[in-house]
Amino acid sequence: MNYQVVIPAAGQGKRMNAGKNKQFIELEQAPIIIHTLKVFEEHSMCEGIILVINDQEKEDFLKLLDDYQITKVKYIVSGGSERQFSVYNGLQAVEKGMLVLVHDGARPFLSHKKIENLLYETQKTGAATLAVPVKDTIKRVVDGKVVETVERSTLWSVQTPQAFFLPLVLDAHRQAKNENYLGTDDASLVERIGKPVSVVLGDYTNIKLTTPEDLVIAKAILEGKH
Ligand SMILES: Nc1ccn([C@@H]2O[C@H](COP(=O)(O)OP(=O)(O)OP(=O)(O)O)[C@@H](O)[C@H]2O)c(=O)n1
Ligand SMILES: C[C@](O)(CO)[C@H](O)COP(=O)(O)O
Repeated sequence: MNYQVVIPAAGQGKRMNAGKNKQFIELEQAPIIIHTLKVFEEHSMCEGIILVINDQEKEDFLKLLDDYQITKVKYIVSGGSERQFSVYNGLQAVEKGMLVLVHDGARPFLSHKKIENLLYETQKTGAATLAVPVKDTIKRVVDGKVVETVERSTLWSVQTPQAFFLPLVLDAHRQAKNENYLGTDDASLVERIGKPVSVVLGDYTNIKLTTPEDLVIAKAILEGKH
């Protein structure tokens, strides 16, 4: 089943502390966003990419698309002040009738196999996300004191891509917007309108590059691929 993908890349990368949007940090001679875009450029089932960016970085992104011969970007859309608003803007550009994936620009190590597993599950339920079981013990902490050790067997760490039937995710985003609800992922917006979201096993290497130490891990992941 073919799909289009919305890639939010309009953040500021504050936690990365690189003095610029982390999408432009180079890993093995290519910026992070190029590694991410190439996953979809090289996936035959991907019919088009909607790239969501900060307007003031448009020239930089256009140059990268040209330099690295990324041809599948159909639309470049302006981002919003929060990830959710950036995704909402991107969803408006997806072609009607398409299955849509939402994937962080800052998650460059996604495999084609995992995309295909996700697509397969989404056809059954209308919404699915990649995720991995948490490995650590998780505690709820308030004012420096443990208030609860959370039962781990049902806890999963959620990744992107998340995949949806387009009308479902549009509806979920519209309702969240109308009710001023802000979630940290798109699946949670679908959950809150009472629709099921399936979970598909992701890879522990499908990390989001968030803080500086993630770059060390990223280099190790890339070395492991050679
Ligand atoms: N207003 C925003 C915020 C985030 N993102 C994108 O959403 C993805 C996941 O967000 P995150 O890792 O939090 O990135 P940043 O917002 O850039 O990081 P920070 O919160 O540290 O500033 C990234 O690809 C980021 O560019 C976006 O498109 N628009
Ligand atoms: C969507 C996400 O990647 C799922 O893990 C994540 O929640 C986005 O990151 P943020 O730091 O919450 O913006």
